[in-house]
Amino acid sequence: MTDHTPDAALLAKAETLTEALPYMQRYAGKTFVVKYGGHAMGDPELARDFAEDVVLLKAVGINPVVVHGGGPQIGAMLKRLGVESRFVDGLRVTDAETAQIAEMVLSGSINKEIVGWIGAAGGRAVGIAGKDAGLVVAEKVQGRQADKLQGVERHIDLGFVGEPAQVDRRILDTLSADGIIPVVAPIAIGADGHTYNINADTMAGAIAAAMGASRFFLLTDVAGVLDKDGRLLTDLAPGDVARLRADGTISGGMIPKLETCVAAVNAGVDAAVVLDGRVPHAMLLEIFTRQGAGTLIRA
Ligand SMILES: Nc1ncnc2c1ncn2[C@@H]1O[C@H](COP(=O)(O)OP(=O)(O)O)[C@@H](O)[C@H]1O
Ligand SMILES: CC(=O)N[C@@H](CCC(=O)OP(=O)(O)O)C(=O)O
Repeated sequence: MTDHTPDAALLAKAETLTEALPYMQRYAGKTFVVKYGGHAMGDPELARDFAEDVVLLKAVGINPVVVHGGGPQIGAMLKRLGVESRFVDGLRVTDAETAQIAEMVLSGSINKEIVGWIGAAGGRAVGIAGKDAGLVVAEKVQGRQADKLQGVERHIDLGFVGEPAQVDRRILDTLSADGIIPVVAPIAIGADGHTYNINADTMAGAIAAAMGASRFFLLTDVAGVLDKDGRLLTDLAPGDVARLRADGTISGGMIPKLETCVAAVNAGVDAAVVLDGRVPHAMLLEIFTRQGAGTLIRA
């Protein structure tokens, strides 16, 4: 007689798939914008997992749009070329030479690397920048920094640091409708014709807002937003973020990251999630299983 007792490990696999079913049904046809940070990009294994996740999303009818960073890689190239670089509130002060190097690294090197990983995972990706097809028009960022001695805010010229002033989503819609996964570098032209370096989180948030995305994922190199004792904050409302900034809980790159989450959520994105890009398949686990991961920002 045949033994029909199911093998426990096989059963667990089947359960994982059936657990994913309602999520697949809920999200089919929706747009997910994924910000892939430079810090989450270091490990080739993790990069392959990330590409597989993105391809799987597309295969189950979700439209992923990848927006990538590359801060550490730009930093390494600037160092090799002997160009000094500094950050003000998480934004790289960008002179003309730095803008050129940032574009070379982001659009030339990292963008094509990600396109390659997605291709290797069986997906079809096209790499573009904010410059392409008028996707993003940049506007110069007016930098400000608190002067602790005088207790006032000083104006700081950040150079060619931009923020998205306009987003024309049509190129993303065209690519997505054709089964292609767009991969976007955060470089755009301003109305003044200059090339602007845009913080990748800010770029991704503006694109998530313009796409009316269901989910905006930000993959980085921490478990999520941590409190002062290093504990994970699992849920945040937009109003919490100003407080975390004011009391110094968040600093550096986490400031533009959370500000862009708040802007995206206020603009109609259902939820933003800061996720740990060091965890293999972090995105799949967050989307298709009951256990959430990282920090969810929702109105
Ligand atoms: N409260 C906080 N919780 C977590 N990370 C924080 C916090 N405050 C500052 N950070 C910093 O923010 C970094 C993530 O931002 P960033 O370096 O810009 O990452 P990415 O390159 O992935 O966009 C973390 O590595 C951490 O050093
Ligand atoms: C203006 C500004 O700061 N631009 C960023 C663009 C890349 C980026 O944001 O990369 P991560 O997401 O890996 O940090 C920079 O020059 O580093």
